[in-house]
Amino acid sequence: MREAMLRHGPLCVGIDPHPALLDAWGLPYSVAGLEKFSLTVVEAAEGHAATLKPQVALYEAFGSAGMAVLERVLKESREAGVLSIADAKRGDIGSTMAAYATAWLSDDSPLAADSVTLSPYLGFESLRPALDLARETGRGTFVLALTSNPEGASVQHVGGAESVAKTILKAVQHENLRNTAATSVNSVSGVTENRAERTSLVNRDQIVINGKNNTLGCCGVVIGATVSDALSQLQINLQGFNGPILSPGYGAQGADAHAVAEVFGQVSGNVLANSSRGVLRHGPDVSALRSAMQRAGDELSAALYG
Ligand SMILES: O=c1ccn([C@@H]2O[C@H](COP(=O)(O)O)[C@@H](O)[C@H]2O)c(=O)[nH]1
Repeated sequence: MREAMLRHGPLCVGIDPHPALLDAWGLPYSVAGLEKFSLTVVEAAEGHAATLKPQVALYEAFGSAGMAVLERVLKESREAGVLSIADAKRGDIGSTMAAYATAWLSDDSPLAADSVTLSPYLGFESLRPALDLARETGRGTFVLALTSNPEGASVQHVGGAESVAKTILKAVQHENLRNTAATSVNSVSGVTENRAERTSLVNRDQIVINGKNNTLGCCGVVIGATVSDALSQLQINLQGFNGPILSPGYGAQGADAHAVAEVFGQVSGNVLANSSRGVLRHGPDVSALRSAMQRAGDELSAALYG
């Protein structure tokens, strides 16, 4: 991941095939239109973006045929060498969670992605099957902490200085510390399994934050670029946070690159900023899409890395 970010910048391109976008691209709102739209974005992203984030809901809207398109998108992203984040926001009781984990994070699943977004509102530990499987298969997870939508505050800010969001962030930090300890133990006993072989989205990346080398764990979080001063209001200090941060809200939701840098000043090296509609509106021309990705990546790099 770090390598991909160094090469292409901190931009994550969202694949959100909204009806209005398909229409603007001159495509029918059909399975064929969905496929053409999605594969055009994958083609444009090859060599130009660190990650792609297909929005699962927009494929589900087409039923099984839409999910088949998503399978192809994930496969072609892999073949193009672009890491994928399935934005599925899954979360359920542990026994059901195991099935979600198998679907998105197991090696032989047709829907296997490099990582998946998770919703922790059935309790962080209910996510255990996905957290464990991601670690075992060299994949990653992104747990919702402070989402980019204004309604999120009504749940995530509850508790003030000991907010729900802070509890999630602490749990993720703890999870990554625990994984680091487990990896060391496994390495000592020689049980490194296949996970050490994979180039993961988030595993074992050396990253420089404020001049110090830190290892990013495989458990990340979602914090919107639109949260403004919520981190300070909730007395959340991200200094030393040990996971990747997926940050939607840049672009169409109103946050510019400076706003992203302002929110994440302390941990700018951990940030992967997502833009979906902000980039996609430049299609269907592949070179126009690439230029939009380049511009967004450049302005984010300048703001985040200085
Ligand atoms: O807090 C969150 C979590 C996820 N999202 C998703 O990201 C994209 C944003 O799309 P834009 O067009 O760049 O606004 C979309 O798929 C959301 O479901 C988010 O926005 N906020």
